[in-house]
Amino acid sequence: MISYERDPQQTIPESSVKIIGLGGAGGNMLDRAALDGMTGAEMLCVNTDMRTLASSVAGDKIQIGRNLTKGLGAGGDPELGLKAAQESEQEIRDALRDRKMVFLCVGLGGGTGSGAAPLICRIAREEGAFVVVFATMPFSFEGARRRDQAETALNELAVLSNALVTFDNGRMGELVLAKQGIHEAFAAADRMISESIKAVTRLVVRPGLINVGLDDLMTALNTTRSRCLFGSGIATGENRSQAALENSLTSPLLDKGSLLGDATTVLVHICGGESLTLYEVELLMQGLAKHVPSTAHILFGAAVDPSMGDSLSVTLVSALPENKLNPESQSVSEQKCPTEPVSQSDEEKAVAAAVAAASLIDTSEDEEIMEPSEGFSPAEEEPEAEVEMSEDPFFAAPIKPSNPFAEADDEEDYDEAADVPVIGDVFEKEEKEVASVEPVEELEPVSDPSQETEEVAEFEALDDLEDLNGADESAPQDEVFSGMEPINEEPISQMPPKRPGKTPAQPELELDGGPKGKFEGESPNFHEGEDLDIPPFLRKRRR
Ligand SMILES: Nc1nc2c(ncn2[C@@H]2O[C@H](COP(=O)(O)OP(=O)(O)OP(=O)(O)O)[C@@H](O)[C@H]2O)c(=O)[nH]1
Repeated sequence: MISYERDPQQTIPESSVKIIGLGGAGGNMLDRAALDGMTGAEMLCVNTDMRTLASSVAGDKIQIGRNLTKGLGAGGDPELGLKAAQESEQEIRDALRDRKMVFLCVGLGGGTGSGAAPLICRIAREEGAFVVVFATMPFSFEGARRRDQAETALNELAVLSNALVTFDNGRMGELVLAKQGIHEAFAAADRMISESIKAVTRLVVRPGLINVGLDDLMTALNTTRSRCLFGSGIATGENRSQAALENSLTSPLLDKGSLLGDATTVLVHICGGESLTLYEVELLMQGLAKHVPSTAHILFGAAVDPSMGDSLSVTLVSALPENKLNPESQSVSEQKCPTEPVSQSDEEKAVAAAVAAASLIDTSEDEEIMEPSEGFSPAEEEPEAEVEMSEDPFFAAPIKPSNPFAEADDEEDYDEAADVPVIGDVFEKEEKEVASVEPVEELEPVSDPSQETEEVAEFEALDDLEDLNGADESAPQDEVFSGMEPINEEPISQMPPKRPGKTPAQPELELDGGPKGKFEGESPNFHEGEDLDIPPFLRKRRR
């Protein structure tokens, strides 16, 4: 039996949340969040580079190390980045005073971000904020120096922050088309990070029917030696609750939800417009039950927000102890996946019928954890429901070793949700329209590693990545990276699994009406002695 807590929690006022974009990459992430309509938090851009700072849309800006770098960047040197932050420490402290929650967005590997992030994190903690760091790690082809600098900073942040959410750049390739350039990959990462910041802010800021508080978030994120799992999805239309759940799970960055199979605590937050129904919440929770252990501690929150309109969003936050992490699970081609997709129509029908019968379902039979399946193909998991978007983030990182999971002693029975018959205005609105939808972006790998190595020299030549700092999605792509194509352009995740042994013979295509199919009886169409109306495979066989 899955059970979850419904105790009201303390949320925090909007003015207490600050989002910091640090360095060139952090500034771009922040701009993306602002352009995506991020509300509920103040935005602060921090950089050594005056030119980049000037172009930021953030309301507050701090130029660090004015005397030291004279308005230029830190040139890829973290020591310079640190000294710049030290020079401007008082200004940073003043900007973070009395903030309850700080999100620090940074791209690690360069000078400003890697050098200044640990100090800014420490200042925010000293000022009493709960600090969540969203950090990207450099691409492998950016070279060992940047990787080392990033890892040093990451280790410091793991100790200093409350929660550290890292974005594996290697996985960014799965978010953009093979022929797209590096700017597209960064833009895709920025969109995902923006999406996750919005979702977490929504969790703790927006008052809900069933609130999720900072303490819940900490419980979900903080555990000894663990990695943070994060997913969010949004959908509209008839099956929006299942589709939103699938969106949050089916992202390649969430390993198809398989990593949730070992989670001990999962925070779930559902948000919808006034038409959000208990029925939808019920369906979504039942779908989720297939991906988490029956013993998992589910922290549940729900909010009705009229601005959501017909959309329903779900946010999943969890932490997975490192000893449960299989390094192989980081490899897209060897993911563990549920054998049964959430969207399986029989399952949906069964659940819908049961809910329609107005009896709350004991989910115990549905709680088995899906076994990993080597033969899984994401194509099979494509939701039948029309969905609005699929930018679902997954992040993984070590978390500061504190606050072990809370015990689930005071859990309430899931079935008690039956006491709350309606969320919003439920059954009157059952004549649901299939809302207009946007197509799901096609995911393809960005590059082939062997080709990436050929790009290294050219990428290094960019050194301080000045071009990237000013990355504009509409700008022409950098020639250097536009040639990064995999040998096989088929998405890795859609490739059939390799299986040992002989491939079974393929049945022969039958043509109606004889070897020429529908052209049978027509006057022959000869070219160099061959009748082109006969399919090539038959022509070859005849030779
Ligand atoms: N997500 C994202 N990552 C980026 C972007 N630009 C660069 N990066 C990554 O972030 C790392 C650090 O780059 P920047 O943020 O430009 O560097 P910086 O911290 O400002 O440091 P300096 O340029 O040396 O002052 C790079 O090595 C890239 O891996 C971007 O626009 N978005």
